Amino acid sequence: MKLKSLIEEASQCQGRTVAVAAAEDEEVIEAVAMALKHRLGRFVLYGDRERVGRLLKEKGCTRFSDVEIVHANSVGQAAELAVRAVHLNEADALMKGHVSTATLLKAVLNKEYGLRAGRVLSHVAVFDVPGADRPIIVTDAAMNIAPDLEQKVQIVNNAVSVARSIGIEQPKVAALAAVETVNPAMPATLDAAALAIMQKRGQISGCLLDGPLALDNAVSMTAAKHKRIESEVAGCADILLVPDIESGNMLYKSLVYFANARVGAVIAGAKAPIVLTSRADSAESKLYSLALAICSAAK
Ligand SMILES: CCCC(=O)SCCNC(=O)CCNC(=O)[C@H](O)C(C)(C)COP(=O)(O)OP(=O)(O)OC[C@H]1O[C@@H](n2cnc3c(N)ncnc32)[C@H](O)[C@@H]1OP(=O)(O)O
Repeated sequence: MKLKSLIEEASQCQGRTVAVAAAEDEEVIEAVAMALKHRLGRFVLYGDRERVGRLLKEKGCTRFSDVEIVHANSVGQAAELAVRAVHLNEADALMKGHVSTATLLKAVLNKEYGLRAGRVLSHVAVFDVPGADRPIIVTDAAMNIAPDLEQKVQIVNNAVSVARSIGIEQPKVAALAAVETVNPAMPATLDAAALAIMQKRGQISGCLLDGPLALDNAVSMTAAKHKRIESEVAGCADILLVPDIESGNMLYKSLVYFANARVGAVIAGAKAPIVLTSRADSAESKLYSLALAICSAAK
């Protein structure tokens, strides 16, 4: 499913509420305005009432009834209130506003009012890459810094459930490394090989997984054939599991800045999906992320 059709799909999911933490941000309100126009759901905006209200007015949102402001005295309080609302099932998804990623994630991980669900939380980004015939999912580019093997299993599980929520029933997962052969000097190749065996032995389900694969032979059939790799995943991967946050973040940003890819992303594995875009992301990208969150919350 292309990201544009995700907006249509999300608009069919009736009655979803999104809690926005520290909504006093022009790009965030722009995305909320677009979401309201597409009737994606109801938005509760936590933040400075005056500033949020002024931005809503500027973006022409005052005619919408599906938007409410809840005043917070500080960014930290806005994050806590928004997270609490999701914790209490008053909202179905959380969106990051003008608050640092670390502040919001710490609230999300809070034991008393946070959104832990006994799983690893991980970032899942869905890209429309110009020239690609399918969405490309990258994980984890933004949350887990250096995941171990067990965390990678859960990162795969989270990405598989997001893939399923957008209609990819049995996604093909490439566990990426710099090379497609096991090299004990490159720990990512060892984890990737272990993950491939785990999938074949049924310890990971709902997907096909192979690795180690280098990026070229994960996504290009020509490159895979050139290397004579016999695999159901090589050349046609849907999900790219990256070894760590640095490689993932650079892949993410390369796709956006060099390849003009469109992206929508969520944190999965929590009680509810979380939209965690960076300030540099466009309002359009934030809209796609909201649509992805609403679709994955609904399933
Ligand atoms: C791609 C575009 C967008 C971006 O570029 S975003 C920018 C890049 N991202 C970041 O800067 C965030 C990177 N991650 C982090 O900073 C940290 O890992 C993060 C998420 C803030 C957590 O840090 P800390 O609060 O220091 O966590 P900690 O390791 O001390 O653990 C505290 C408790 O939380 C738990 N935890 C941490 N990460 C988790 C996860 N992924 N899933 C589930 N639980 C998690 C951890 O187990 C610990 O629990 P407990 O207190 O021992 O029970």
